[in-house]
Amino acid sequence: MIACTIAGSDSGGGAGIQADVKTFQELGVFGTTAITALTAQNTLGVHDIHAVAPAFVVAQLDAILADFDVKAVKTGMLFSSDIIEAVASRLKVEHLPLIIDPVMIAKGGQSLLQQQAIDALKTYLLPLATVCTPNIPEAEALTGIVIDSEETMQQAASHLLACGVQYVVIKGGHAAGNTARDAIFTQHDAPFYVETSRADTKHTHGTGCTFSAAVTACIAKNLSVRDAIIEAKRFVDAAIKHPLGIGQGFGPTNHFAYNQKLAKENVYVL
Ligand SMILES: Nc1ncnc2c1ncn2[C@@H]1O[C@H](COP(=O)(O)OP(=O)(O)O)[C@@H](O)[C@H]1O
Ligand SMILES: Cc1ncc(COP(=O)(O)OP(=O)(O)O)c(N)n1
Repeated sequence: MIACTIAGSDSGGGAGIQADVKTFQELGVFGTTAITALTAQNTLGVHDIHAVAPAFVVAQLDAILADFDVKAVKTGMLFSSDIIEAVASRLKVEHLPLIIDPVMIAKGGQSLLQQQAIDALKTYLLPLATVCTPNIPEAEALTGIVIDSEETMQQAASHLLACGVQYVVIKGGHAAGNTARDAIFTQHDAPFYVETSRADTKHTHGTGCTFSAAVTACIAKNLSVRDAIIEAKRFVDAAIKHPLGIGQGFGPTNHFAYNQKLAKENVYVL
């Protein structure tokens, strides 16, 4: 099975392309990559960004899609509206399952998506999305809705579904409480939730990338979208609960944990 990630490089190896490829590999999926930007980054923050020319992002995609039988594609850090438009126009002729992690701000606070690119994301890319996985601040930025209740979360999800997204996963990593609960909304079915206990840890660098890459890998392996989301939650939960403890800041998650059978905690589907 082959998947493709279109994302930025994290020199620190915890997020971005590196997290995606590690996750694909651990889930038994061959990873191909179209890099959108280079970041000089470690667990202390993003120190510099060098964007790739949109035509060269497309050249990477052309090379991959001309040769490999790609079963699912994900996007992560896309950085600019020019890259978004170029990626969307290349992907729209492929009709592949597309998982969009609308990466905007790194946990250290640095912007990974130019402000004016949010509209391009909504206009060009979200209509192609099988799954979109915003965290709460990203869902708020995409919709203009402040999420402070179940009702406002439903409103934000409805807004994204109306853009053409088939499954909206609003991740609960940034919410308060003892559980890490992600809410899944679809066009036709009732919402469902995947929930684990919340780890008291600062080693959460790359959680969103890892989760969306795991969804992508599982869809590439032909799991249903629902089962892919549940398995991805299991993968990211193991990676968070058994951190490597490396770096001086917000450390990476442990991509080895899932296959080391460290994933002992339950994922509740509600
Ligand atoms: N402290 C935590 N304990 C357990 N799960 C977490 C924790 N923080 C985040 N998660 C889970 O990690 C996944 C990524 O979520 P989140 O951290 O919100 O994404 P992002 O990196 O995009 O901000 C979600 O499934 C979320 O519930
Ligand atoms: C190159 C690159 N892409 C994405 C991110 C953001 O990763 P994410 O998993 O959303 O969360 P944090 O890493 O910010 O915790 C990134 N930092 N770098």
